[in-house]
Amino acid sequence: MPTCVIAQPVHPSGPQRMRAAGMDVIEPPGTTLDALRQVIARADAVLVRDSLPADLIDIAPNLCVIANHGTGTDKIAVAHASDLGIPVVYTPSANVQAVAEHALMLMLATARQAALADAATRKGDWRFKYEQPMISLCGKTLGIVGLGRTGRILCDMVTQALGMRVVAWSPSLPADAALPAGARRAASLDELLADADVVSLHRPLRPDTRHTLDAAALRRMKRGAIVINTSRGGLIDEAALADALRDGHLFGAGLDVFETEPLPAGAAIAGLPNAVLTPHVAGSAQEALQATASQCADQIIDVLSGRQPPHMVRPDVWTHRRLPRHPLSASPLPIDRQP
Ligand SMILES: O=C(O)C(=O)COP(=O)(O)O
Repeated sequence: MPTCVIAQPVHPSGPQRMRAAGMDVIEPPGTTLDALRQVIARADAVLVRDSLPADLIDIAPNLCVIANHGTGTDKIAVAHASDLGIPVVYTPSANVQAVAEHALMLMLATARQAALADAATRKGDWRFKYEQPMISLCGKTLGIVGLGRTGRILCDMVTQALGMRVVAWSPSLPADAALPAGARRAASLDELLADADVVSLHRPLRPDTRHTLDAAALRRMKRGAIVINTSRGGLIDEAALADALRDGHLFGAGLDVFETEPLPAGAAIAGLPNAVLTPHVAGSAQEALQATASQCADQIIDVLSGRQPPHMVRPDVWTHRRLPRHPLSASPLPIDRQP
């Protein structure tokens, strides 16, 4: 019977689907790499929400598929896995609606100082009502950096519901690609930063995208602007962001992701009242968690049954993949995946 190790908790739909397909599922007693290290040797498949470095892949001789829970695969040693013939599958659309909703929530929460308002209300401190500035978003310009699935959903939300203008920039967008209604294209990141009242990041973390917002880029933003990040912490120079929030260049920031997660004790950003922080939960709406876990499980089952899964980070690996020690007999596609 093939075994899947689930490195961090996922929606029960994932383990259920794998058990129903005839697999054994192991959930380690903890979410750390050390907990994973103790059991990964037994894995034919692994499902991860956090990192999977090369040395852990090396101690799993039967591993023949890695499922990344979500869109961003930056914490998985994809090149190493690919060299070994281990396909990495991911879920590029399962959580995009939830992430866009979270970005919108952070925009509103930052503009309306929701965390401070909540704390003041609980203390009966009505000075907040008279002393705290707030911002309305209607008529303001949202700069969307990266116009993939999530960026496009967010664009529709803010133009239709809030009456915002949108300026988008994405170096990977073909020059003739259609933009969502209400969006216009910036010729450069600098042009977007100069125009936007709110900047929201929606791009993967790679060496060439690291510190997309570095100290100079943050200073190019309008005074009093807002930064939103639901993608990856490494896209922003967090120390420079903390400086720009502290000295008032920026009005606020809404952040779901950080350069180091969990956020280290004493992190500068955690001491700033104009930052609204959430612990990497943008994709954690129940609906999104269910879709993400199910799509991971289905693709693991695909690989173990000899069927090419729909979302491989490197589809070229399929031709020289490591074959499963315990293949599953190919079952019909689940009803919700039939063409
Ligand atoms: O989709 C992504 O890139 C994510 O970061 C999802 O994170 P999660 O697996 O929901 O903790």
